[in-house]
Amino acid sequence: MSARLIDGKATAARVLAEVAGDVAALKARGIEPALAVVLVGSDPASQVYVRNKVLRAGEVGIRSLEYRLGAEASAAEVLEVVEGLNADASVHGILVQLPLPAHISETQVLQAIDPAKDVDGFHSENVGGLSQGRPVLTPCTPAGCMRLLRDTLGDLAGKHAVVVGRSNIVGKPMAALLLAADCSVTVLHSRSVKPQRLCGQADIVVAAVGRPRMIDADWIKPGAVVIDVGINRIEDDGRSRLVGDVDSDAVQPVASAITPVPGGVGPMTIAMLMHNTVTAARQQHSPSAQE
Ligand SMILES: Nc1nc2c(c(=O)[nH]1)N[C@@H](CN(C=O)c1ccc(C(=O)N[C@@H](CCC(=O)O)C(=O)O)cc1)CN2
Repeated sequence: MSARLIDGKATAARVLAEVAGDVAALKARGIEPALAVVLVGSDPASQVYVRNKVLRAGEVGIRSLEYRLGAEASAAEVLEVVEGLNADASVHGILVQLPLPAHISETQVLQAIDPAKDVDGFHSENVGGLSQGRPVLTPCTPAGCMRLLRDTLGDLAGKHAVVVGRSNIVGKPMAALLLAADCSVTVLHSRSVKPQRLCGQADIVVAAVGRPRMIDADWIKPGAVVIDVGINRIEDDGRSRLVGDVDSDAVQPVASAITPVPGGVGPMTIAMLMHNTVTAARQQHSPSAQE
């Protein structure tokens, strides 16, 4: 067996085409969806992600606003920007790029975002709603993984899914989404006992630990579908390249399908951000949202 490569770029392009249609429909009603992106500091990867978010927004017709603050900006300055955006009715989505500099509390900043504009789905109101199965704004990377899984497997009900990693951005919301799709879900983490054996029982493996090529063929049940969320830059033969949390070469002969890195989950993150921005704009202009 050799695993099918799940093409995240192609799926992201389909999502973006759907979003462009939704944006056009909103504009026909006089609503121009708008996304504000806040970047604090000069982390090179974050700068690339923010640039790509602004580019994708333009491509689908979403108006974007960029706020760049220096690495020495205070929490109060970041909060002032967020509060201004909360109060601006022409802005539908607010995103603060993570990580923030160490002297700023991510929780404090994320909690300051109006939950209705929280297109990252990180506010506790949206986190709680997700765990209760309410239709809330959902973190982009896990939402993208779900789209790839549904396109690959169809109905996920009854599948045993193992999520490796328990971060707030990926692992925990991923587990909640899989549960909402009627999977049996196991979450593995650094204190798990015999993680390999547990992972080896999974029909679906979502790897989100941030450790290059940690998961090899021994962890994977033959025929499993593997979603690799890791984006790790390593030096290989004197050259810098990106690898996932899964040893893809080793796992491909065992799995039935796997996401590549790059070109798998990564492009879906930005596509789902555009999707969330349109959802937020639609909800903010629906009659019930104004009651
Ligand atoms: N506020 C947020 N901050 C961060 C998030 C997030 O969802 N919201 N996620 C990550 C970074 N991220 C988006 O912000 C992101 C990561 C990776 C990609 C991507 O397209 N990756 C490409 C490879 C890109 C490269 O060459 O470096 C791929 O995997 O194909 C998009 C977005 C942390 N911060």
